[in-house]
Amino acid sequence: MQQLVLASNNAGKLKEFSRLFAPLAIEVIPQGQLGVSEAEEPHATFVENALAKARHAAAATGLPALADDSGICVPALGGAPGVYSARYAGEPKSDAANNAKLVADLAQHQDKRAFYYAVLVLVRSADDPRPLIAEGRLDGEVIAEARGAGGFGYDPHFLIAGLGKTAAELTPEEKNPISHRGKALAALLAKLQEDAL
Ligand SMILES: O=c1nc[nH]c2c1ncn2[C@H]1C[C@H](O)[C@@H](COP(=O)(O)OP(=O)(O)OP(=O)(O)O)O1
Ligand SMILES: [Mg+2]
Repeated sequence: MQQLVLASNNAGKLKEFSRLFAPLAIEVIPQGQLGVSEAEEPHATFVENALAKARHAAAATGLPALADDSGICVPALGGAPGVYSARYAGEPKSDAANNAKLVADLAQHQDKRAFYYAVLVLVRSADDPRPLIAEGRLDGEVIAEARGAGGFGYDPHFLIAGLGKTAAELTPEEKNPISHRGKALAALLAKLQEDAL
């Protein structure tokens, strides 16, 4: 595999993936660069939404496609925002509004624990009968005060367990190896290598 379309329109994810793929002999092309429209994400599970996004991009381009469906899950909120993380505060999508709603929703809760979760799906073609699927998780807690200028999404309010820093206080070199996305990609690449044997 030499070329891969990245089935995402999220600038933060695209930045992280371009760095993660930099050492590899795979050219990753954001779907926006190929004129692919945004896919619907109607499903109740991360894996179904990731598969829908990957298939959509593969069908539109004829290239293998990689999709990431991810979010922040808060046990005290019954797992919310979960698959609805991107539109938690409604449309149009806004990181600032999502963070404000999450902090407000947690104000009355003692238990601020949260985790990031990502599912990656790679399809070699739109009708690939054996999509490659991998997941990753990063534990932490939600804090009311934003800290840090890096990252994207919920990062300024996501204090990483055992680190005393938010995800927005990490450099990309620090975040990628420990993140839900970085761990999922490492697992996916291991599967891809096995699959090629
Ligand atoms: O490392 C992360 N650091 C901070 N926030 C994060 C992270 N990873 C996911 N998130 C948040 C962003 C968004 O609110 C939701 C993903 O939603 P999700 O539908 O997978 O992505 P999206 O709609 O932004 O772009 P796309 O579907 O085109 O890939 O979780
Ligand atoms: Mg999305």
